[in-house]
Amino acid sequence: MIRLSVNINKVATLRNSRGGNNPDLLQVAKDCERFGAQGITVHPRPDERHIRYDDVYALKDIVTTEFNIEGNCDEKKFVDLVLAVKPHQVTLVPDATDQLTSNHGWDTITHKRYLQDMVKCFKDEGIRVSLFVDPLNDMVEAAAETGTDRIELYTEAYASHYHQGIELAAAPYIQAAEMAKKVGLGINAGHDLDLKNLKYFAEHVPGLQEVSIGHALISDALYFGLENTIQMYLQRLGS
Ligand SMILES: CC(=O)[C@@H](O)[C@H](O)COP(=O)(O)O
Ligand SMILES: NCC(=O)COP(=O)(O)O
Repeated sequence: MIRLSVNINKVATLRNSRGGNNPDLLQVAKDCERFGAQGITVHPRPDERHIRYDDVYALKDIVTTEFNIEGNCDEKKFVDLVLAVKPHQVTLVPDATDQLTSNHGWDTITHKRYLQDMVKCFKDEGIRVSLFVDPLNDMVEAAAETGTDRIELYTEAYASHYHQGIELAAAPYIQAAEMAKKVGLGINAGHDLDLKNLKYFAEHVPGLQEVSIGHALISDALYFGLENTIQMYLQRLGS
């Protein structure tokens, strides 16, 4: 089974635009789970423009499925947050502080030593670690040497090339997943996955365990409603 973790950043963005509590982020998280999501993902950023640090503490008390916190471990505040909340999984993403959205994976060769320390810091507390990486064999191989449990394949390139040729767009991901399996890593994926591109990815990337999806899923919910939308994504994943 490939798990669907719903990224609720965009729900927080909408709430923050008016300063109140509409939509109610915690209720949306509960409803995503009630509608079939197998996990909740958040990606707090230093400017707290969407998920706020206090949201993450509040979510800890109500998420009953898998809780995945994404972010940059260069930020002490992020590391402290994760260690305090102890989610099931932390996904380390090498974002700049002012980045609009994530746009690249780790260079696991250059930053291997640093990542080894960070991975250990979270694993020592019983938190599963995933590293956000581009679908490149040498990056996947070096990721394994950091001690991480999983990688998250950055799927923006797949999503943006999908229309030009699905097989070509998926090929690097299939290769990277095969490498991950060879070196003993679990496989997650995310970024710009949507109702159109998800099925092929899920069917062809071997060993895929989890996808985290936010932007497209929340946008689709405007048209189809949250419950229908989650069911549609689960269906693409073969559930
Ligand atoms: C790591 C990743 O690809 C996602 O977490 C993405 O960065 C979502 O964050 P935003 O919702 O801030 O774009
Ligand atoms: N890790 C990817 C994620 O959480 C959601 O990315 P997107 O679907 O908002 O592009």
